[in-house]
Amino acid sequence: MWRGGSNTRTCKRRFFSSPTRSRHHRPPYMLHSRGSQHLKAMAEVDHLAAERATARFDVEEMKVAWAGSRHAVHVADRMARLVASDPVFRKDNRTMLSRKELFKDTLRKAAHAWKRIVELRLTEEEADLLRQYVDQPGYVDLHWGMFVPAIKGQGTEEQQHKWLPLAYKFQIIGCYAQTELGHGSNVQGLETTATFDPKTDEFVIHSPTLTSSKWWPGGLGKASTHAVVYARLITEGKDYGIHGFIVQLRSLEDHSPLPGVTLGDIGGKFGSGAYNSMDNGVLRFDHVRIPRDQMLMRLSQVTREGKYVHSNVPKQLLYGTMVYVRQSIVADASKALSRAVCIAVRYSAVRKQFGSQDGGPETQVLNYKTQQSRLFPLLASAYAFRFVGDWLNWLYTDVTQKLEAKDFSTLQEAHACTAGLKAVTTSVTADAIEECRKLCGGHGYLNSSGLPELFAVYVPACTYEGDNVVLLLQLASGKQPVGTMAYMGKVQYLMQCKSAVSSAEDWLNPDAIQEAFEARALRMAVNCAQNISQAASQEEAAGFYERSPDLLEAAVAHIQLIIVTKFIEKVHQEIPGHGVKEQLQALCNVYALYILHKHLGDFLATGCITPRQGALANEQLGKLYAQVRPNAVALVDAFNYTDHYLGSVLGRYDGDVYPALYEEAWKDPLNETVVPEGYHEYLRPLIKQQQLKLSRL
Ligand SMILES: CCCCCCCCCCCCC/C=C/C(=O)SCCNC(=O)CCNC(=O)[C@H](O)C(C)(C)COP(=O)(O)OP(=O)(O)OC[C@H]1O[C@@H](n2cnc3c(N)ncnc32)[C@H](O)[C@@H]1OP(=O)(O)O
Ligand SMILES: Cc1cc2nc3c(=O)[nH]c(=O)nc-3n(C[C@H](O)[C@H](O)[C@H](O)COP(=O)(O)OP(=O)(O)OC[C@H]3O[C@@H](n4cnc5c(N)ncnc54)[C@H](O)[C@@H]3O)c2cc1C
Repeated sequence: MWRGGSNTRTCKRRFFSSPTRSRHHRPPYMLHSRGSQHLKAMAEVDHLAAERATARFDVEEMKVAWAGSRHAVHVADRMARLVASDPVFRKDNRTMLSRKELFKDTLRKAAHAWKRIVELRLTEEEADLLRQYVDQPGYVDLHWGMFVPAIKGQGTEEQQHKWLPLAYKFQIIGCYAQTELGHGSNVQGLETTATFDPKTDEFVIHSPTLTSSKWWPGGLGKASTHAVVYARLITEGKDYGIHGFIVQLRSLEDHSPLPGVTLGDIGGKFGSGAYNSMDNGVLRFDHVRIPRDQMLMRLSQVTREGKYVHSNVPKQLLYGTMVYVRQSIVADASKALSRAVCIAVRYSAVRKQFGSQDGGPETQVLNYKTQQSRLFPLLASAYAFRFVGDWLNWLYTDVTQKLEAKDFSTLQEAHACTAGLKAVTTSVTADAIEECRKLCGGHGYLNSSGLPELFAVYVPACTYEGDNVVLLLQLASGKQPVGTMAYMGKVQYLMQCKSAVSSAEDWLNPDAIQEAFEARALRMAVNCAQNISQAASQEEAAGFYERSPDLLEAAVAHIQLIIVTKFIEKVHQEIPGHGVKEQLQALCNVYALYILHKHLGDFLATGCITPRQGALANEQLGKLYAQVRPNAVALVDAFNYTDHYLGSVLGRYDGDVYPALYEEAWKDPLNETVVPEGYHEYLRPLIKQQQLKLSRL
């Protein structure tokens, strides 16, 4: 896998064997080391035991609260351990693999995962979890996550009967080909055409321009045999807009592209390892013919004669797959954020800097108030996103059931909530992973900390499934106050209410928090509406355009209100386990008061609270951090992540960070040889030249 130079000596993880260094130059740690045996012995010590002993709640019960049920803890635990104990799923070397090696490794893992799923007869729930713990983006994510849901959501029963069994058994591999080189956000602007030919009862799929090339679909580049392709439907000379079509791309015999199909990978992406395991692809069609029955016909149909028939359902149901994926992305946000926070909390408890008195131990960096004020809001956000994700999943299931019964009343609410929550949770998580890297100091920048790869793999979530700004603007279309908008019905009260908070403790009252968040969101929305009508006396669209930055902020305020509300509702439920409810209450307050503190300008500008009340909120926040401190390590233990899934030497469960960091360094391909490749070509001549010059002086 890694190349050694022809004129260099190979060194198998040998410590400081450079011929240019004498034993006396070795750092003190090495002088006392007894090599890897010594490292292993040290690894049995739990460096975080003292932290775990200070927890004031039942961690096992918190695991249940986090996972949703005892059954969920049990299944997740089993699947995580199954993956962690299987050498094929090893991932500690992946940032050092070339793109080709990484892609092949992804194919190998996906095939092995499927083999295990079949051998062990895993349920759908177990199989999903197993794939999650394999933790390597690949074509299977799109096959199961978008191709299958698109056929389920937009295919007729007949189409589902034909295609789903093939997909379920991997007899075909599918992807979701919507985005093009020229258009992603503006779905109605896509250019690929599907023109019906009544002579042959076929659609002709064509890419008329360079910008109509499909560009980005995951799994398309190298793995997929089929795609759901979104194209403009043209029949009887009329353009009926975007519709979905199942198109075969590659031979099922030898995987070569079918006639008229040009396709490949779009190239390397941000970061080492990370999303480069995915074959995001480019695809062009040159008059490719498919049978008429490969148009997904649940929402609209084209008859044998070429008549276009639209069923009596909202045309936005075409976007249903995106709504489904957006809600699952919110759940993913809590996973990614909790991973980063788990690493940063554990490491902050291990890491010590300054503060030693009389030669005693230095201070754990977790004890610094600044560290706490940066880290604990992220810990609270991980829990907040977890619970709002559960609620969103419930909302999505509810809407889906209503749609089955032809009740479309909650469709708009589901669209707004999934779009807004996807935007806010992914943006916060992406920033938070980077903050966790900084919270881990220099070591956070090492690949072995797990944070650079987590960041690189996560940031595209701000863009895929809808750019976050574009999605937030979807919230601002001013709908009837239903569901999560219901507070807007209290407009008269909320426009003038004054917060009754008069002490820091008053901010622990959920009603005080709820009222302040509702008033802020409503007043920002009303201000926007007024400004829009003032900005454009003739055209609302012009005012909307002019005021869109304010609309974004109002949309964020509305989404933050939803997150706070759902957290408060969660804490009001019966939650078993010693101290669990109290901890969740504290985290809920941390989340809400942190948002209040961070967006204090909004709360003050809209007159929801006074500067004094803002200061009291901050005072209470400081007290809450002190309350969280002794529980911090146990609160991240409750995520129940294996060391394999975390993939971080800094976030190890046992906290034995330094030997692990030290050992990890020697695995780098650069350390395979003592004298580096290139020494004879570039270093030696340089040094010799200088020596020659000096000797001439
Ligand atoms: C821990 C580590 C994790 C690692 C994880 C690794 C694995 C992860 C795998 C993830 C894989 C990701 C794969 C990514 C896939 C993709 O990105 S697929 C492509 C996604 N593309 C988009 O999201 C495009 C975004 N654009 C849109 O959604 C729409 O074009 C738009 C912005 C919503 C605009 O729609 P449009 O029809 O042009 O017009 P409008 O006029 O704005 O809307 C018309 C009305 O329709 C309503 N509406 C819009 N969308 C929906 C919807 N989805 N559902 C219901 N209703 C909708 C809209 O509100 C308007 O309503 P009215 O105002 O009442 O008319
Ligand atoms: C890793 C990854 C995986 C992907 N996987 C798939 C896949 O499997 N299948 C698929 O079909 N697609 C996929 N995509 C494509 C993805 O869905 C699009 O990139 C995404 O929807 C954003 O669209 P865009 O690229 O056209 O961005 P653009 O719309 O061009 O965005 C560029 C900038 O313009 C701004 N902007 C755009 N419109 C507006 C507006 N109306 N108002 C204000 N600002 C605006 C945006 O905020 C952004 O700042 C993937 C993308 C990535 C990065």
